Amino acid sequence: MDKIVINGGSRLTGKVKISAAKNSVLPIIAASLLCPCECVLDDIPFLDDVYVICSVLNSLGASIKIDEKMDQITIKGHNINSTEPPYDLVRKMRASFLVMGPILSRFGRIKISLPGGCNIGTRPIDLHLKGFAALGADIILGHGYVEAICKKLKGANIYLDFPSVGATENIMTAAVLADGETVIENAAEEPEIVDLANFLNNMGANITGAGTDKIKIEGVTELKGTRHQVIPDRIEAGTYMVAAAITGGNVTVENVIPEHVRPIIAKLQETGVQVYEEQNRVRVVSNARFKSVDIKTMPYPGFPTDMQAQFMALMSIARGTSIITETVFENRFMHVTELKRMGANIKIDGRSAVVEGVEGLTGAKVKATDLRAGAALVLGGLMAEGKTEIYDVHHIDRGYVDMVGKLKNIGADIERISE
Ligand SMILES: CC(=O)N[C@H]1[C@@H](OP(=O)(O)OP(=O)(O)OC[C@H]2O[C@@H](n3ccc(=O)[nH]c3=O)[C@H](O)[C@@H]2O)O[C@H](CO)[C@@H](O)[C@@H]1O
Ligand SMILES: C=C(OP(=O)(O)O)C(=O)O
Repeated sequence: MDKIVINGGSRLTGKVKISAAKNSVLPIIAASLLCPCECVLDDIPFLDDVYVICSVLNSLGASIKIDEKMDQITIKGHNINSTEPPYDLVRKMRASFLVMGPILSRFGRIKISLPGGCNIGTRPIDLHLKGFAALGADIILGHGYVEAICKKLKGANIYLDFPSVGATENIMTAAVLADGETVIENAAEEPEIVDLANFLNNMGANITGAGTDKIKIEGVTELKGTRHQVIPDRIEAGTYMVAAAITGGNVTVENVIPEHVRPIIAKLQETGVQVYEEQNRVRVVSNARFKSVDIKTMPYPGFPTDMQAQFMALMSIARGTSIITETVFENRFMHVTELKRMGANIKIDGRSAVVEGVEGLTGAKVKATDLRAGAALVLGGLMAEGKTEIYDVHHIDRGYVDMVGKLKNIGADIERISE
């Protein structure tokens, strides 16, 4: 088991390059199952989750070539011989469920274990299943599995009760090979949805409206292979922007699409931190004196839930009181207990956390309970007085490429230690 050890107090300066987006690459790898031809994906972030989704595809018979030197993955779905992804892989990662749309639409059936809840909430899949049912699939639930069967999916109008990212992606990938037109209303508008739609359109799909709340998919009879470069990870970028802010640093975050991090830029500016936007990068300059702001997580283009924990670390040492409201996941405050160990003053009141800024945090032994909770503890450790030891860092490996190396390069006193 590895741990991360940080001696806090270093001011971060320099440049950090952002990797491609986890939340884009996972659905895109899953969507490669839609055709028998070769799909080449460039600039792959080699995260634990990426290896898991590749193993899922592999278990179904897809051929996967991973080239870590070239940051490239080549997928060929010509030999698919199973429509039942194994339980042991699916339970490792919720995003495994994203193979459901492609497999169902191409092979007319899939049996997959229910993904279940995780540390941040119960995370049901009812919206995914309603979508598949509207497209004409029979859904059978039992013994912890969901089975979907259809002859040929048929286009339909689907209204999502909530703009779920995963449901929008799964319905989109199911609908591209369906007969006729599908319209998804109240669709998720996240940049990762647009990236997936661009990938699918390059394969020959006919999707319009991605990035708005109404997506139209005109079914096509077949798709072809393609080559695709995944968009930069806006959450990784936001995390390094907060790292610069919290340490009173001056950091240029490179390989960013500024429009994708606009809600993060706006909130940082509201705290008094300076943020300069350039074409593909964002510079964050902070004098470590910032004021509290209130935050409410919302679907894109609102403030991202995946940045809530990191902002809570920042607000822990801001001047004043901040109210942080989590509207997307019902249980995404696991980091509060750990930040409190470091001296933060936070009270949870239902779906809100009231954060009274303190003068500073103090190093402590803490554990990452989920991916972004782990990132928040790293951020806390960067500014805390003394030594912070973070355990259960496998959560962090799900979503950050070489976080320790990248932070070290911009001046952090941080090590990863194998125990
Ligand atoms: C791999 C990936 O891209 N993960 C992201 C994706 O997760 P994911 O796609 O799982 O998130 P969703 O947008 O689906 O979930 C948002 C909310 O909708 C609820 N819901 C969802 C589906 C459903 O069928 N029924 C239902 O009630 C969820 O429980 C949650 O409360 O979007 C989240 C919200 O931006 C991000 O935090 C995750 O990082
Ligand atoms: C919640 C997250 O991811 P996932 O949906 O893969 O659990 C995240 O990236 O913060």
